[in-house]
Amino acid sequence: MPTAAIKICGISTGDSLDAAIRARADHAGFVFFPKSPRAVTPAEAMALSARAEGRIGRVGLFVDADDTLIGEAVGAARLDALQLHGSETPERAAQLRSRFGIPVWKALSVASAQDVAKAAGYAGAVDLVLFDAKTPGGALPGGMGLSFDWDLVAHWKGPVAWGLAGGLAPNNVAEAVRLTGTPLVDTSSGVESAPGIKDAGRIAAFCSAVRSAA
Ligand SMILES: O=C(O)c1ccccc1N[C@@H]1O[C@H](COP(=O)(O)O)[C@@H](O)[C@H]1O
Repeated sequence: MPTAAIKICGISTGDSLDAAIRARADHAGFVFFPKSPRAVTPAEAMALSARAEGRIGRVGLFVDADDTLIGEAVGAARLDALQLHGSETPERAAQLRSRFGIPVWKALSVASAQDVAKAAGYAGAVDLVLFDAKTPGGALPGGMGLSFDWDLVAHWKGPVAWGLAGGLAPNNVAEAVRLTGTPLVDTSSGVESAPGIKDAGRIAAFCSAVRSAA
């Protein structure tokens, strides 16, 4: 089984970015959602982006954001991809992909097989769907350390590339990779010591665990 690509999301400091690079993660996620404890502004992301250049991919996470914020972030942080983590439709995702000319990832909240089936509606509109756990309404739509029943996406063969998120941590990610065969894993709170505080040791352990599953 090839090694799953790794995204460490919620990078908001140079130290955590360096830790992700040292651990050979493939993507760093910058959260442009003000309610998140990991939120960064486009200006803050600009400095991180310069440090990331050529060393790790830069993914901007947005929740039902408008074009102004996305445009500022893409320009300032020279994003390599957009991750849409709200209720964006296939039409909205396709519009953003065409407008900004970079790959678009769409997170889908999963609690049932019906939720997984919605991924097909994004074929042709996005470059990747990210299956994540459903979170309780009112709180954050992600980044809460909640997982879902991985059997729902085990060896998923859909019309679009995919990845797995939700409650992944050093102690469970190898099992998640083996059980689902996911080509990509994404984590945020699972590599933190407190909400918004990344832990270099946990980032390294997470990346080692992913590789051990290959
Ligand atoms: O990380 C956040 O703060 C966040 C805020 C709003 C939407 C999504 C967010 N993070 C993404 O959520 C999933 C799961 O996170 P976790 O590993 O369970 O903490 C992941 O894709 C993050 O990128």
